[in-house]
Amino acid sequence: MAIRELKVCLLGDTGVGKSSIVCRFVQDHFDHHISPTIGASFLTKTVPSGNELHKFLIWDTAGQERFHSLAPMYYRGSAAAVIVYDITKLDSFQTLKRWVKELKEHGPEDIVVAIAGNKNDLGDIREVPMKEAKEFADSIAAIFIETSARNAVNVEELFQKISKQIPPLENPEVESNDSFKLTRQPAPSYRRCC
Ligand SMILES: Nc1nc2c(ncn2[C@@H]2O[C@H](COP(=O)(O)OP(=O)(O)OP(=O)(O)O)[C@@H](O)[C@H]2O)c(=O)[nH]1
Repeated sequence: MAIRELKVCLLGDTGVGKSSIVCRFVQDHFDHHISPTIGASFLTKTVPSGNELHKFLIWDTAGQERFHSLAPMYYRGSAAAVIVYDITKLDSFQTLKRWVKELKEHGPEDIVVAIAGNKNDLGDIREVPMKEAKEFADSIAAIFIETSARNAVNVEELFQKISKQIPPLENPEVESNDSFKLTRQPAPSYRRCC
């Protein structure tokens, strides 16, 4: 079975749960006291997708404003971007819209964009209506899903949806050369979680 390496970056405001989503996906673990990402962290996970194996090379970026200038390093060359907001924080949805704009202007042309409304276990204090977020995602032809890293809701599904959106390989040998390039990423400035 052909293995494809797919670079995926997570973007979004600080504290929305990017690292927690990655930890849940890669290690099926949730840490209530997870510390903020400094720079970015890198993890991988391989999942079956049709006749292929998709090896996700996941770059979890820091949401803190002072790290925003580093983001292009992580979304450049990405097959997909997961932009995360916190359903209980309206501000995080505005930040998401800014990331969408930035990706549109400076991101790879064919990047798959997935919008994840995280912390859906906190629906009783929701500030972002699901309908509004879904309509926004539809308007930019993005994947939309609400997740809970805490309760392991829809995290696998998020990455499955991304997998499905990646067109199957026509020439696996060409891809394996590309994959080599994709693995040669700059070292993260800090690695944490999982
Ligand atoms: N209730 C709930 N809390 C969550 C969920 N996901 C993350 N959290 C909590 O939200 C806080 C921030 O989570 P992180 O995963 O560090 O968020 P982040 O987006 O990576 O933050 P930065 O690294 O600063 O960009 C932590 O206290 C997590 O435990 C969730 O699905 N539900």
